[in-house]
Amino acid sequence: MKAVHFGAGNIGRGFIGKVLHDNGYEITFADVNDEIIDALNREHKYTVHIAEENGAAYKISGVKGVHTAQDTEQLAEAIAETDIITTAVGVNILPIIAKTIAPHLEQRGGGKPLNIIACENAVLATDTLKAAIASEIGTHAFSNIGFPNSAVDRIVPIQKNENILDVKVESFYEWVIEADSWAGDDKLDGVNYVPDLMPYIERKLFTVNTGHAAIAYYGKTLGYRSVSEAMKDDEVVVFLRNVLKETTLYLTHNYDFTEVEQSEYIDKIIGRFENPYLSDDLDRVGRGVLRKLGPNDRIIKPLVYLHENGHDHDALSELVVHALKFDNQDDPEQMEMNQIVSEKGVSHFLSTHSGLEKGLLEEIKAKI
Ligand SMILES: NC(=O)c1ccc[n+]([C@@H]2O[C@H](COP(=O)([O-])OP(=O)(O)OC[C@H]3O[C@@H](n4cnc5c(N)ncnc54)[C@H](O)[C@@H]3O)[C@@H](O)[C@H]2O)c1
Ligand SMILES: O=P(O)(O)OC[C@@H](O)[C@@H](O)[C@H](O)[C@H](O)CO
Repeated sequence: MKAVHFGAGNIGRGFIGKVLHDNGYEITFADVNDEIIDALNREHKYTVHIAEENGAAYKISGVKGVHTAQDTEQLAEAIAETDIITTAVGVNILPIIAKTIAPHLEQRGGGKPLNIIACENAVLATDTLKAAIASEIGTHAFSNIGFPNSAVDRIVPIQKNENILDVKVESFYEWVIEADSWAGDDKLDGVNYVPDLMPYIERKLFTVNTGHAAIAYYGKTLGYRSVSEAMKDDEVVVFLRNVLKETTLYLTHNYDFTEVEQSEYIDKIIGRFENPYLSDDLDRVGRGVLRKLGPNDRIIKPLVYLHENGHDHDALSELVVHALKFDNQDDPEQMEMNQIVSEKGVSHFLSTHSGLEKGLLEEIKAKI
């Protein structure tokens, strides 16, 4: 069995690559990073280290690399033969990946089933990828291709290791895939197939990722650099719990999770954030501030729902204020947001970018 995975970064090598390898796939990693591609083609293997006391180390072999823009023939060949295509590149890059994949899908023809799965932190990211591919080539090449949406959860920080391919990850992982959109019978072990993905992706996004954003945006204002460092401050933990209390309202109102289930889920996640064997930079966790303040993302979507339905949303409003003040000079999205805010003001930014209405805007502005 063969796989093509776009994005040989942290989650690509540290999570998706490992699951595919454990299922017996030979993996072609497609990326734009020459250093990583060269290392993959030199070593054909790497190691995944589990970040815990006496953590295990797993050898991942049978891997190679192709450059998505330069190795067109090798990529065409890999896609022609592949059983699965996965991505972990960042949701904003999906339109670029769609342009890369589309012509090769046309050439591939019908044949054996193929599944294409976007593994990004966004609601229904595979649908986004599918629509972008369709706008390139239409849908005639889609017979026998499954486009299941998915939710992926494993914390993999940015890291520098002696071998650039090796990657340190937390022991926890969860990969949930929409069962009904899967093409063929060869399902993956180690993955949870569900009939309806929405409860899982929103629970993950509005707990793990909203929680992470709360730690990053508030923790940075208090001068912390990493998640585990910020988690030692009770003020951060209290703020985090207040934020997650509010997203719990959203999740228990919209889905079948009980408050007890959600509270257990939160406790487990807080334990993951406290992991002393992982050093996860607040700048990584908060990066992409424009995306994170988008109307369907981890902060604004639950906030707007709670406001519209007359529920507590003070902590999420405060989180917007911290996000507006986040200071990460390396994040181009931060620079863009700062420029819009300085030229046109906060109200303009939050109404045009985040889609906030006057009432909520006034509440947030009163907290700045
Ligand atoms: N790191 C985590 O804890 C984590 C967990 C779950 C989900 N995710 C999601 O996974 C995705 C990737 O995150 P990451 O942490 O691995 O980021 P990363 O920066 O480590 O990896 C992204 C990779 O994509 C590559 N890339 C960029 N443009 C490309 C292109 N046009 N073609 C091919 N490759 C390209 C980059 O070179 C890089 O190697 C994001 O959507 C993120 O939200 C991350
Ligand atoms: O990847 P982002 O930028 O959407 O979010 C940052 C982190 O919250 C995220 O990468 C988590 O580590 C991950 O989603 C855990 O599964």
